[in-house]
Amino acid sequence: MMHRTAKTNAALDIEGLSVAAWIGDRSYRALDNVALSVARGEARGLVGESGSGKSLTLRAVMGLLPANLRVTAGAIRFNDRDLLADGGKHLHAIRGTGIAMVFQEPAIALNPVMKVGRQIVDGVAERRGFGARQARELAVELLAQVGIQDPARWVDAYPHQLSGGMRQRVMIASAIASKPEVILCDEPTTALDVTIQAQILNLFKALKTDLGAGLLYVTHDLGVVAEFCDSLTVMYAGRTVEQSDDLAALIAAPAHPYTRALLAAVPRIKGPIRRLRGLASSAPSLTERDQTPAQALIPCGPGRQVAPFTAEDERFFARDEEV
Ligand SMILES: Nc1ncnc2c1ncn2[C@@H]1O[C@H](COP(=O)(O)OP(=O)(O)OP(=O)(O)O)[C@@H](O)[C@H]1O
Repeated sequence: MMHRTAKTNAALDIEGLSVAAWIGDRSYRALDNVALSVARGEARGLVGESGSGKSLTLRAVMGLLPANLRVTAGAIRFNDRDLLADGGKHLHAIRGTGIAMVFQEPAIALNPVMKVGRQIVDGVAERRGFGARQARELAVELLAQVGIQDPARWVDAYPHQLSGGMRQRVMIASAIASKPEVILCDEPTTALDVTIQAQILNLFKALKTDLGAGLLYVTHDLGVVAEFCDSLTVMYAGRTVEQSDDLAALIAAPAHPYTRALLAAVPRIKGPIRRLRGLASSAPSLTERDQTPAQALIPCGPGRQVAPFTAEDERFFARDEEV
């Protein structure tokens, strides 16, 4: 079997990443042989049903796995340096500076008792040796950059004084403060109403162009993917089952039966929603999955890979339950 080769221009490259989770004395594989890359200036969508491992993949990159989860195999390279190789020392150095993360719930991720301006520039001002005035000026500048009107007024506010959309902008300001090369976004617009979602998405588009950052963008919304992403990785049951550097090519001709089921669910409302629910409940149990050997992705075109699948998988994903 051919193995996937790392993209040469990738800023972030994840190869064969497996994560085990412990619940009591039982363990299972929560991520299984995950592989994906993000280049500078690329927006890669990361999709898959709930529980497929999207957030864990991002958390593993940031070294923020819950205490009962551990990386058991694989490499996470940032600019060709393995972040797992030195016990996390290099990761510690580049977390927030080289790679930053924007979480789904800014209300939880922000510190409620710290003024937003200070939160945005805390680390970066210290690294650059800024005094209080310079730090405040930088915070105001960053707030303006993420589209907060009258930033000098908001720099001294606390998170609870801001709307949900403003809080998400503050999170983004904090993520871009040190001009990271890669930004990991975990459903950053899910908690917001539709008009604010569109504004935040436009902000991400501008960041991609202006900063030249690579974005790994987790979403459930295939409309967002179609509008914003250049490339796409599809996860199912802890694995990357299909991906392409060319979003249009993948959408035009999905190779894996799960990707086909996912895309088929978009234009039709009846049926597929039920079907996707059915998939979640009848998917192989984690213990069963743990016994299956990890299988590498197979190249199936330029910049494109798919996981091997069987006729049984094909039948499983093709079921069309009546509503
Ligand atoms: N703290 C934990 N302890 C044990 N298992 C966990 C823990 N967190 C996640 N998992 C396991 O990892 C799997 C993947 O979780 P993850 O949060 O990455 O899914 P996701 O694709 O981001 O889902 P969603 O779209 O709902 O956010 C879960 O199904 C669960 O089995």
